[in-house]
Amino acid sequence: MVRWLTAGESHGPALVATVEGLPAGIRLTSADIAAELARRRLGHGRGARMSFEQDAIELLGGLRHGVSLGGPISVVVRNTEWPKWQQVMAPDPVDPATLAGLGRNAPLTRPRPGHADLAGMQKYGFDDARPVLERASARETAARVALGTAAKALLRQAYGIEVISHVVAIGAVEVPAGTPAPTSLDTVDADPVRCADSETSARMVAEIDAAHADSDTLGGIVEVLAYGCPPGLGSYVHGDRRLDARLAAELMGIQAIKGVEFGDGFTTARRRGSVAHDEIEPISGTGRHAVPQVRRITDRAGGIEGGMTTGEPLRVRIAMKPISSLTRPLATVDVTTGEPAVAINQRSDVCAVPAAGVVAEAMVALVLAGAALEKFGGDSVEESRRNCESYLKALPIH
Ligand SMILES: Cc1cc2nc3c(=O)[nH]c(=O)nc-3n(C[C@H](O)[C@H](O)[C@H](O)COP(=O)(O)O)c2cc1C
Ligand SMILES: C=C(O[C@@H]1CC(C(=O)O)=C[C@@H](OP(=O)(O)O)[C@H]1O)C(=O)O
Repeated sequence: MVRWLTAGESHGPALVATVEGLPAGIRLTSADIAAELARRRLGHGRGARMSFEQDAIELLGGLRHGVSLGGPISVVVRNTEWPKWQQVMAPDPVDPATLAGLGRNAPLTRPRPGHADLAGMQKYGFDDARPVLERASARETAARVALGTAAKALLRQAYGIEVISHVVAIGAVEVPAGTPAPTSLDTVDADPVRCADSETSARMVAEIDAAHADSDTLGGIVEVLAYGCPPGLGSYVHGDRRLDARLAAELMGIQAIKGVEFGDGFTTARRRGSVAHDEIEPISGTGRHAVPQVRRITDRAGGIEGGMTTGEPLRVRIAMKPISSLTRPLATVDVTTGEPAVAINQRSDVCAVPAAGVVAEAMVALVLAGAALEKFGGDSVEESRRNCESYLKALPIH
């Protein structure tokens, strides 16, 4: 079983993250994790914090000389903003007189509609939104991306699976239907909004600039693709073992994600059955394992049937709502007076859809790593790779 946990606040000293259940023999370095974290900072529309804060990482356990040992992998991502916050966010008690003189420590009493502020204050009994937003913040996704790097390395090295993402909509600007999906990250990561279609990308950038000029924010849609999945990851035998259910839960767990769609999802619901499914045909000759090969003629299901991978590319989309911290703040209530007020004006991203794609890749990779290890077992990359190879060789139809 692959499981993981993160801890840490947005302006605390650091985020920490641990993943357990990955095998020995994964080649992984601090530089690999730093590269993924740098990708998460990409994207036109990110706020000022992205430009002056670095993700300072240190691997604490689970690796030796760039190879995983089979135990928990643990990583710390230091917040380089910490010196400015060390009293306000100190884990240990601080002299109240010192805190009283700090502007940064002023209670945040005007909760933002759309953020976790108000429900979080009510739930945990705070009269200040600071303790809520510190943990609700998507700063935490840096920790998940760090762990996802290990999962991606396993998927690539043991099974030849590659997980990528690209932005398909920002606000109302969408990639035209029928545009081929990218097969690598080369062009996507070079693009300012991580969009594979350069003409649409230019319009997305203009849309973000227009929202920024209007003191507004934007959401959008990201597509995640996993290439090279063998058939049979996940299962139909129980709802909670269905791979689409597991993926949806982790993708919905990303801050601001409000919808998940597999394959053609909602469009399929409007089709007749005769044009809703992916018909199967044999391919002449034999595949790499000298067994008869089949393929789906279309890609409507997104590579999942019955809660299992079909062997076709996995394709899932996530919908991100617009950022709720606006420089033109929304109406709220001041919780100290009960009077109408405008929401707190936190420094913020205008659009973080490109970054959400990198986070979504990490979550998909962690879920797929768990599903692949359940299917193939193995305490080392090599053992799991062999088991996968032998399963594929023995398939009557592949
Ligand atoms: C990569 C990323 C960056 C985000 N940046 C911001 C931000 O700068 N300001 C903000 O208000 N919300 C931001 N969010 C969204 C909030 O974290 C999120 O809306 C909040 O935690 C409430 O959760 P909910 O939207 O799922 O209800 C970001 C989300 C992601 C995934
Ligand atoms: C720090 C990150 O994202 C933050 C996510 C976030 C939120 O409310 O989710 C709010 C902003 O933080 P702040 O209010 O401190 O500027 C973002 O910058 C990050 O992604 O590393």
